Amino acid sequence: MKFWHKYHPDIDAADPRFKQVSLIYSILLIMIAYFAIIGTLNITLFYAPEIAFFDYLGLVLALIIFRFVSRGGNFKVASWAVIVSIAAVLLAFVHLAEGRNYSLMWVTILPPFAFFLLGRRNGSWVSAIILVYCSWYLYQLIQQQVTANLGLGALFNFIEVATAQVFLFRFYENSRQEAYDQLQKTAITDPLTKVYNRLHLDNTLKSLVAQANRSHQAVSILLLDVDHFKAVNDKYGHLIGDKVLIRLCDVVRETVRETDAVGRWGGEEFLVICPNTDQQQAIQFGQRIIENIRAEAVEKDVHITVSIGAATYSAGATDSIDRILSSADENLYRAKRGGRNQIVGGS
Ligand SMILES: Nc1nc2c(ncn2[C@@H]2O[C@H](COP(=O)(O)OP(=O)(O)OP(=O)(O)O)[C@@H](O)[C@H]2O)c(=O)[nH]1
Repeated sequence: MKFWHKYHPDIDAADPRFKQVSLIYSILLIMIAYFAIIGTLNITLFYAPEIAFFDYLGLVLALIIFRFVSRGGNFKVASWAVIVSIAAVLLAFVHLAEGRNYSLMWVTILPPFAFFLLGRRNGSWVSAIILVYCSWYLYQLIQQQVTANLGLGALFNFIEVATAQVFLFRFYENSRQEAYDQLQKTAITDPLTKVYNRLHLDNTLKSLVAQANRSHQAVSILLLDVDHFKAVNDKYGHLIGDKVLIRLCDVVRETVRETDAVGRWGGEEFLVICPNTDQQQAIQFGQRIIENIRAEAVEKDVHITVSIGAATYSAGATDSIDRILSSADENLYRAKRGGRNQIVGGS
C-alpha cells in the first residue's frame, strides 16, 4: 500500500488516477529531500548562500504543493504546480550554469513528466515552450561566446534530441490513452450487442438514484424481455437469434433519449435506465419501444415483440435499488402473463 493512501482512501489501484497520484507524491518527496540536502550543503560546505536561497525556495514550494494535494486539493492543479516547479528548477539550473555542466541535458527530462501529468495537449505545449526557450537561450550563449565549447553543433544536437523527445512521448501518450479508452469501453460493454453490460448498469443505476435524491427528481427503469425468443432460435438458428438481439438494441437506442442508458441485463433481457423520468413518462417511452420493435423486421423477415416491466424511484423514497429492480421484474412477469407485447408499470 502506498504511503499516500491515507490521504486518498478512495483511490485504489484500479482507479485511473492511481499512477498519476503516485508520480505527483514521488516527485514531491524527491524535491523535498533534494532541496533540503543541497540547500544545506550549499550553505555549510560550498559557501553559496545565494544558490541555497533558491534551494530553500524550491523546498518551501514542494512542501506547499504536498500540503495542498494531501488535503484533498485538485490533482489537476497539483499536476500543473509540479510541472511548473520542475520547469522552474531546470531553467534556474541552466541559467546558473550558463549552459555548462550538461545542464541542458537535464531539460530533456521534462517531456515525460509533462505528458504523463498533463496529457497529450498540455504536455506538448509545455514541453515545446521550454525546449524552444532553451534552444533560443543556447543560441544567445553561442552568439555572445559566453560559454567555452558551446557551438552550433551543440545547439543542433540539443534541438534534435529535444524534438525527438517530444514526438516520442507524444506518440507514447497517444497509444497509452487509446489503449486505456479501449479498455474502459470493453469493461462496460456487452460484446454481442455493444450496449452496456450489467456491471455498468448497476453502477449507473446507483449513481442516478443518488443524483435523483440530490436534485429531487425521479428515475425510471424499463426491464425488457423478448417474447418467445426460444422459438426464434429454434426456428431460425442461434446466429439469426444473435442478429435479432443486435438489431433490437439498435432500435431501443434509436427510440430512447441520449441521456438514457441501455444495457443487457442478461440473455434476452435488457434494461433501460431513464433519469429525470416519472412513471407516466416511462410508460410512454416503453410503449414507443414496443411499437417500434413490432413495426420493424429486426432481421430479414423475422418479427419479434417485447414485454416490458417498468418501475420508478422517486427522490427521497425509502425503496432500495433492489426493491425497484424486483418491482420491474414483477411487472415484467405480469406483462408476460397478461399476453406479452405490452408494458406494465406501478408497484
Ligand atoms: N441467439 C441467442 N439466444 C440467446 C442469447 N441469450 C439467451 N438466448 C436464448 O433466449 C432464450 C430464452 O428463452 P426463454 O427464457 O424460455 O424465454 P422465451 O422463449 O423468450 O419466452 P418468454 O420470455 O416467456 O416470452 C433461450 O433459448 C436462450 O438460449 C444470445 O446471446 N443469443
